[in-house]
Amino acid sequence: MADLSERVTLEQLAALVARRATGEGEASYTRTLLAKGVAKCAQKLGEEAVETALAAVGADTKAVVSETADLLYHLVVLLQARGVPLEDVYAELARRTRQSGLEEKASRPG
Ligand SMILES: N=c1c2ncn([C@@H]3O[C@H](COP(=O)(O)OP(=O)(O)OP(=O)(O)O)[C@@H](O)[C@H]3O)c2ncn1[C@@H]1O[C@H](COP(=O)(O)O)[C@@H](O)[C@H]1O
Repeated sequence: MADLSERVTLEQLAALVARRATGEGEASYTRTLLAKGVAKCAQKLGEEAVETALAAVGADTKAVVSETADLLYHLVVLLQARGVPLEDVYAELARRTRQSGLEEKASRPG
């Protein structure tokens, strides 16, 4: 089990990504990726999602953890690129907890 005393929450990661987006100075992978635009960030998210899915059906549990960390990071970067606050996603998740998954699915358009 990991040491949770040094855990990084998605909120902390989003705040760090936001700082990197506006910051100057030292080299930053985050800033370089954001500078390439939403489409590049979306492409990276898609790649990491596929890599996570492939890891999940493999035998290496550490790879699942590592790929999931990559996926969450790139999701946070994409939200930053699109200007969507993490809080809006949390609010949507909270709204959905008030109904069953089947009810939520039925309420979707299309
Ligand atoms: N969590 C992450 C994180 N996860 C993955 N990555 C990077 O995401 C990249 C994705 O892996 P790939 O194999 O696709 O990399 P690549 O081929 O070099 O990527 P591209 O050239 O295609 O963009 C790697 O370079 C990883 O280092 C991350 N980069 C940054 N963070 C966090 O963001 C913080 C700020 O990082 P900087 O912006 O670099 O200061 C860090 O302290 C971390 O907390």
